[in-house]
Amino acid sequence: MAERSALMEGTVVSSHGRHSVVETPDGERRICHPRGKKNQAVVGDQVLWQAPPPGQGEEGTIEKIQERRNLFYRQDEIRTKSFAANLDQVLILIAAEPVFSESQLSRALIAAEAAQITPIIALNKSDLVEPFARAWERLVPYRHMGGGQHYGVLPLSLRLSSEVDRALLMQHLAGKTTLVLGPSGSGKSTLINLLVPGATVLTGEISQALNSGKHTTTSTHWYWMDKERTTALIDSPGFQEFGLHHIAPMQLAACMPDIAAHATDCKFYNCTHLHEPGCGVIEALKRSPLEDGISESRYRIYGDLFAELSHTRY
Ligand SMILES: Nc1nc2c(ncn2[C@@H]2O[C@H](COP(=O)(O)OP(=O)(O)OP(=O)(O)O)[C@@H](O)[C@H]2O)c(=O)[nH]1
Ligand SMILES: [Zn+2]
Repeated sequence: MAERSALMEGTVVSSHGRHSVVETPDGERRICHPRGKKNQAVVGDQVLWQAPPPGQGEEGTIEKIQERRNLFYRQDEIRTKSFAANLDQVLILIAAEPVFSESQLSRALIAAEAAQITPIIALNKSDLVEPFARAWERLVPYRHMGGGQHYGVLPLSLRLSSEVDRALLMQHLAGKTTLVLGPSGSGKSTLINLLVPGATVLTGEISQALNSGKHTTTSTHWYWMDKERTTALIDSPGFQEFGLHHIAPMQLAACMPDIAAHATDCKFYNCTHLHEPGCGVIEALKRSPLEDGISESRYRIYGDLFAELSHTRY
């Protein structure tokens, strides 16, 4: 019987359906399969893995997934999609064009709050002056949330002021592990390639090696931004249809800082903030987000989500 080799530590740096790529503490990358049938490891997971017995190829097995500090995921009625684990931050990249969906932005922010991961919003394409001004205006509630302390909103022009933007982004990313999300066309590939030169070429090669070339765009990848391996970016698709079915309707207000700030002023402790008399949230709708109020659009998103999460609970 072949002797089992020792368990080794590693970090999951990409996942391709049945395969994962695991990076060892000294930076070596190995393709691994899960021990069981289902691959439950996600990018960012700390795992214990085992090399194959001599003569049985190169591919290791993942034996254990260590306890996670957090898990960023979305959940629709049928499926759960995990983006990544053990994150410091989520960077949500939107752009002046195409016009972003505020509901989608809010959903991603709520998922981050629910997982206790710090979100950062970046608005790209500041060179498109008028569309940018409109988008910047739409972001007023986000820029001023919590007296401007809650969410940073970074203006970017990735294609034109790349060096300036790189320096600005580095102030926020250095030393951390950040998941980058964004709708199609916002400039996510431009951002990743700016911060990790050659990233997409590398991704293509790995995917090809794993014979999953055609799925290149559906997998999640971890990139190091520095030789010392202290700053990491995770690129993940799937910003669309951001289901929040893992969040209970009564938990929603706590995940929306502008609403949460007034939810303690309500007459009823179990106020839904939808129709109750003496509701602090409804009262705050009278004031603008610049004066610690709640914007109509944010309140509408809250109401829509509350209904959506209430209808489908079983
Ligand atoms: N005007 C302007 N265009 C930009 C800027 N940054 C990126 N773009 C353009 O926006 C388009 C989309 O950029 P990508 O980086 O491919 O966007 P993506 O988010 O990866 O999009 P998908 O590949 O569809 O997911 C490209 O044509 C870029 O050249 C910018 O700062 N200003
Ligand atoms: Zn209320």
